[in-house]
Amino acid sequence: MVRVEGLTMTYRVPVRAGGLGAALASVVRRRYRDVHAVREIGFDIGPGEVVGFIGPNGAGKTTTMKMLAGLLHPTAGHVDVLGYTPWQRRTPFLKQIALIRGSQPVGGSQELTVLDALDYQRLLYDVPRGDFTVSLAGLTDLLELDPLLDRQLRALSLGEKMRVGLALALLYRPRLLFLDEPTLGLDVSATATIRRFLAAHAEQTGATILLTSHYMADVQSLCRRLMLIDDGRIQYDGSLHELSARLSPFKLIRVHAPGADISFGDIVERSEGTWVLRVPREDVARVTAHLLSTVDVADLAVEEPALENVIDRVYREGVS
Ligand SMILES: Nc1ncnc2c1ncn2[C@@H]1O[C@H](COP(=O)(O)OP(=O)(O)OP(=O)(O)O)[C@@H](O)[C@H]1O
Repeated sequence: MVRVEGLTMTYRVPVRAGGLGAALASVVRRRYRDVHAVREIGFDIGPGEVVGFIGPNGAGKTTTMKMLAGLLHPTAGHVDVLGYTPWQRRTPFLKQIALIRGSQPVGGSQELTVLDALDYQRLLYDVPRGDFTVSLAGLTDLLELDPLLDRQLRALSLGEKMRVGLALALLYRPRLLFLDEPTLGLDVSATATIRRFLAAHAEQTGATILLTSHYMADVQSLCRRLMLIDDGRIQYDGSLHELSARLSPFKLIRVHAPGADISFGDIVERSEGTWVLRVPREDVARVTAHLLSTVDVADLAVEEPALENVIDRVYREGVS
């Protein structure tokens, strides 16, 4: 579906020194500096894969997405998306992909009503009327669009805009979705709605998805594969589970045992009959068995450390 080799993007940005003299001098002789946003990255994405693309601010995620979606011409490298070179922007390519950005979920005239915008999208993407009716009914149902259809785009809240943005993008049934921070700025319930919708969509349609998000819960709930980019380079490409096991060799055992007194192991949390023990992965079975045989346990759960903590460590220290 997607094949990327040696993809590189270097922005050339004008350098301006402060002060009037320097400003005047820069009119005559402009100076530039290079910003290496993406440096020779390569990866493949197969049909039906849902891949989380994460990295700290300024790592090169949006730049990569824009190149894959055909909005930016790279400085160097090869990209094949569905058999097309994205930046040639051929119509059959554009009809099979969608780029949805949380920072700007709905483009175009904000004066249109939601229904008019959907109808305009139908014309733009040449969606047959029968398909349009079926897709619209499905999307209206799943994204709870009914109360929004006659509202103007400019009057929608951010969460409503995102729901409409998804409907606009999915109306023509693209096979490949680029989702750039789809839950950006949304409240807890709007975030949950979008996550649920995306998970169901991926499962029902087998769509291929590349998703960026700073919310690890988005990535955790939707993606099995994770690509980590930092300073324009791919630092990790593999399963979420493997990354977390590699970087955090511990698990947490949460024990609820009212009336007991647990005083062994590495206790990281303790409150009213509940203890959380940090245990090396290879010792989990042994410690669990020991707890169950020596303490009157009411409840016990083995948990992975929070992904946020694992990722924070990667951003600070890299993947070793
Ligand atoms: N149009 C542009 N002109 C010059 N530099 C740019 C431009 N767009 C992005 N950059 C720079 O390229 C680098 C990568 O930016 P990019 O937006 O791809 O990062 P990102 O990983 O999406 O970050 P964030 O998580 O903050 O959205 C940054 O240093 C950014 O300042």
